[in-house]
Amino acid sequence: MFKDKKIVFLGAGSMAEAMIAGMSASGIVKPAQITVSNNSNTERLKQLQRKYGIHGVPKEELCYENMDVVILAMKPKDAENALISLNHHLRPHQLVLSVLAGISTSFMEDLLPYGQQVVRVMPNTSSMIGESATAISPGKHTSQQNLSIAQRLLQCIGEVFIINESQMDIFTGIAGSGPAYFYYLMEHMEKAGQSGGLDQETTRQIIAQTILGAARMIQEQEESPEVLREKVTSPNGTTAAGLEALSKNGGGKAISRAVKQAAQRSKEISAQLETKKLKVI
Ligand SMILES: NC(=O)C1=CN([C@@H]2O[C@H](COP(=O)(O)OP(=O)(O)OC[C@H]3O[C@@H](n4cnc5c(N)ncnc54)[C@H](O)[C@@H]3O)[C@@H](O)[C@H]2O)C=CC1
Ligand SMILES: O=C(O)[C@@H]1CCC=N1
Repeated sequence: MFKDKKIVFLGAGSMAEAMIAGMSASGIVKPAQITVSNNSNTERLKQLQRKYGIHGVPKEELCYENMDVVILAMKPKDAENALISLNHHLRPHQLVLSVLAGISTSFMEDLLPYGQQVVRVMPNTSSMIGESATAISPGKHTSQQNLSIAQRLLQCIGEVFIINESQMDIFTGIAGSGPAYFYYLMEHMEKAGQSGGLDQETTRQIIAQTILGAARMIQEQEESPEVLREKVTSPNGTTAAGLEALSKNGGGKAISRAVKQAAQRSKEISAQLETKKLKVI
C-alpha cells in the first residue's frame, strides 16, 4: 500500500519527530520515503536527516509534485499561512493529513483547492515508540480508500480510532494531551519515592512498570478500572489510605477537569481561527 508513496511533514517539531521515528522504525514505510521541512531551522532538518535517514529539505526547495501524503505538523497559529501557501502547489490526488489541535477539516477545505481530500488526525508523542492512541476523522471530500490509507499509515505509530469529528476535542483532551498528565503524575510519584528513601532511577523504573502493568490489565482483562481498583484496595489497608488522600485532595475532580479544560482549549483554538479566517476569505 505504501510502496513508493512519498510522505512530507511540514513542521519539524516534537510531534513530527515522534511520528517520523515511529514510521521509520515500523518497517512499513522506508525512511527514504519521508521528507521533513520547516520554516527556517536548517540545522534541525539536518539533525533529523542524520538521526532517521529521512530527507530534510528547506521549504523553498520542496518538490510538491512528488508528494503523495502531506502531513501538516506546525503550530495551529501557523496553519492559515501554511494552507494558503500550499493551495498553489497541491494536486487533487494528494492527501492532506493534519495533526494540529483544533483545526477542523472544514477550515482546511476552505483554504485548499476545492475537493482536496483531508484527514484530521490527533496522535500523541508515544508515536515515537509505536504506541500512540491516534484518532482520525475524514473531510467531506475524502474517499473511503484514502481514509484507509491514512489509517494504515498511522497504524505504523500505534492504535488508530476512526471517530466523528465532533469528538475530536474530547479525544484531544484524553489522548493528545494525555501523556503529559501521566508524566505529571510520574513526576510527583518520583518525588514522593525519593523522599521515602528510593533513588531517582529506581523509582522511575518502578513507576513506569506500575503504570505499564495497570494499562495492560485494562487492555487484556475484561474488568473495568473501577473493579480493578477495588481489587487493589483492602479494607483499612494501604491503598484505601492512599485513595482517601487522593479523594480528599480533589484528585478525581482534578483529573476530570484537566481533560475537560484541554478539550475546551481545543474548541477555543478552532473558534479563534474560524473568526480570523472569515476575515481572510
Ligand atoms: N506535541 C504534542 O504532543 C502534540 C502536538 N500536536 C500538534 O502538532 C503540532 C506541532 O506541535 P509540536 O511539534 O509540539 O510544535 P513545535 O513548535 O515543536 O514544531 C512546530 C514546527 O512547525 C514549523 N513550521 C511553522 N510554520 C511552518 C510552515 N508554514 N511550513 C512548514 N513548517 C512550519 C516550525 O518551524 C517547527 O518546526 C501542533 O499543531 C500541535 O497541536 C498534536 C498532538 C500531540
Ligand atoms: O498541547 C497541545 O496543544 C498539543 C495538542 C495535543 C498535545 N499537545
